[in-house]
Amino acid sequence: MTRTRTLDLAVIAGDGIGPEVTAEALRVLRAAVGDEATVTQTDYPLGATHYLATGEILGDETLEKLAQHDAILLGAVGGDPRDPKLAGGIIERGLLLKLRFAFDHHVNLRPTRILPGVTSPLADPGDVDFVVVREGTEGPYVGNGGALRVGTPHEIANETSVNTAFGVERVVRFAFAQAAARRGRLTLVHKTNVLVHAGGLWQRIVTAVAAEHPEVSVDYLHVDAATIFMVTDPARFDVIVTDNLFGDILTDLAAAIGGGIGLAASGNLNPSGDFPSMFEPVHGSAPDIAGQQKADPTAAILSVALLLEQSGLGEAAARVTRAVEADLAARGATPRSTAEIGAAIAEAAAA
Ligand SMILES: NC(=O)c1ccc[n+]([C@@H]2O[C@H](COP(=O)([O-])OP(=O)(O)OC[C@H]3O[C@@H](n4cnc5c(N)ncnc54)[C@H](O)[C@@H]3O)[C@@H](O)[C@H]2O)c1
Ligand SMILES: CC(C)[C@H](C(=O)O)[C@@H](O)C(=O)O
Ligand SMILES: [Mg+2]
Repeated sequence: MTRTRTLDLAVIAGDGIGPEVTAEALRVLRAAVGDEATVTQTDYPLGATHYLATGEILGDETLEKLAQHDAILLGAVGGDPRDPKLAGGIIERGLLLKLRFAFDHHVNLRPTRILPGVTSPLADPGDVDFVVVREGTEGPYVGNGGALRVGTPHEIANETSVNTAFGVERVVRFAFAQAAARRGRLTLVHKTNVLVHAGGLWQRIVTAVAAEHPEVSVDYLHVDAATIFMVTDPARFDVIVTDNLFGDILTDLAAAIGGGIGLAASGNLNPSGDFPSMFEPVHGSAPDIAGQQKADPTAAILSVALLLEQSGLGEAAARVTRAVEADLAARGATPRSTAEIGAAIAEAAAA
């Protein structure tokens, strides 16, 4: 077959288990793409380890280089939270969030399914298949705040959530389009009974956009109640749209009910294509199991499926998903190393 297209990847393997799971994700990606595209890869050695060794977090020059790629695959970044040199979320804010903000990743897409063979902590979860559309560039994540009288008994710490009509409307429109293409159900999750300014804006925009989508039924849940239903009746959800912080918390819960954080994938999307989208497992660098080949690479591999889908390589994406499903269905009690899982899935995904 002729290679009709190219896929130029930036890879940030990062810290902890990041390099271990990313190696397997790339192995699967290359196997699944086969001759359908020429894959090129540039590795960017960014993260806590790189920062401690060089002092670089993410310079403008590196950001400009990253912007030239078709897509970014990220493993995980972040070091030991007890290390004073990494205090203040210097890597999380200065690298991960900087990438999401600079590349306008306003849609953070996080799907959950309970696949056959996977043990959910829920006894009878039903047919669970939903996506969380988490806003990615606003909310309490913007770093809008400050502290007074730090370290005194009179300290005041502010962290102000920013919600713009522009930012909310574009992510809500994306979520409605997702719902229309799926089972036609959208749930707004917020806390409109307390966060009245932000909540009011989200609610009004959802109501306005709903008028353009009579085929989508709209529901609302306060975030605290949403955590109840995610455990007692997760099959009720199709598309959840929510703000940056609620989405962060809900998607770790979603990962847990979906069989574990080692299975949860995500895409930080720039739907306009002005900048590369970035794909990463929902999990972090897991310092507790790093370097031991104990990490499950499935979340990183499913993130590759999202990357391929969003890059127009839908058949390769489907091969990855099918290979993961087959691997999960066949998983026994015998533990396998990160590389063993990757190799098995790569073999099954080969084009
Ligand atoms: N996208 C990212 O890069 C990202 C996301 C979350 C956290 N972090 C950072 O990672 C570091 C550790 O954070 P944390 O401990 O809160 O969360 P974590 O997701 O790294 O780990 C939480 C728990 O899940 C387990 N776990 C995570 N991934 C796993 C996998 N693939 N297979 C098996 N078990 C897995 C870990 O061993 C740990 O017990 C921090 O520095 C944090 O800021 C980075
Ligand atoms: C590491 C952190 C900044 C990040 C977030 O809060 O978005 C992570 O928890 C995630 O879910 O991707
Ligand atoms: Mg998180």
